[in-house]
Amino acid sequence: MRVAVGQMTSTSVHATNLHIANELCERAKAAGAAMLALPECFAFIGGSEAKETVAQATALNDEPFGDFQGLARRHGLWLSCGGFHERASASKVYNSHVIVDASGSIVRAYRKCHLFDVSIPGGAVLMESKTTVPGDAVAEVVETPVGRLGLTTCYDLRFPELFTALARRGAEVILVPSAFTVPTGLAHWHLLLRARAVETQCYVAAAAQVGTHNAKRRSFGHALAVDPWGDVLADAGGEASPAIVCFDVDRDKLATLRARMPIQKHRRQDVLELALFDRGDDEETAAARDY
Ligand SMILES: O=C(O)CNC(=O)[C@H](CS)NC(=O)CCC(=O)C(=O)O
Repeated sequence: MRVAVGQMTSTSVHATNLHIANELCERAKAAGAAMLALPECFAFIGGSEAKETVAQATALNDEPFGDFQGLARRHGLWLSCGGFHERASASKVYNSHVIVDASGSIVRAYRKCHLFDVSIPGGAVLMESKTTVPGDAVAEVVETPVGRLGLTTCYDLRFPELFTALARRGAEVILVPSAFTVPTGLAHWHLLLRARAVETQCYVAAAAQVGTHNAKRRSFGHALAVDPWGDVLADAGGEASPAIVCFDVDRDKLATLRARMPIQKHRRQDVLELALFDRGDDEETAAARDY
């Protein structure tokens, strides 16, 4: 039940990205992993032009994604293809996290719900919604040889409710394929991934983009595996070369921890359900909430 978590520096050249992904598959296989997680934008990171991202986007049943299904089949490896630009319309894409089984078949696709429209403190302004339509559903968990997977993508990491929903649906391993910025990575990456693991009592694994993609874009790296106690099991570091780190899912350990500290059972759903989303209808409260 070994998972390999990948790190790479994608560019706008599909063939190169595919070549690197193939190399990561080889390493994952050699390490005895049953699944390899690829980061957000594994297949493409364009220049600064939003048009470029939209122009190269395709349906999942088209050739570019098929190339990655071919990798899974050839290597006999499950793949988490985190953050593929799936064509949504003539002018927009979905940011889709797709699980492919070891025979190359798509078993689940999750469209990123939370879009990164942010003026980064000490960094650039990124407007994901210029190119991307948000998904509107939490994906059902996926049964795999490494356990039941919950799917998220990158900026979703800042929304613990999504992780809680996945835990309540039975997730044991939550994947967070990412292309984190350097300033937000330095400030929050390890903290958020460890927090999500502790809260959900799940393994949390985050494949990552790393290094310089083009003149305007750099990623933080540090592909990470965290266990349900919050311990960092593996960290791929910030060096800009393709890498994998591996961890083993121990379902017994998971079950013991959950039995001893049954957080899901203790959650006061009756109290929280209303307080989370149904309050603040008066103007002042709504303004404070919707800043
Ligand atoms: O646009 C694409 O091609 C793929 N999408 C991304 O790279 C996205 C949106 S720009 N990046 C993030 O969500 C970073 C989040 C982050 O860094 C944080 O939460 O701090």
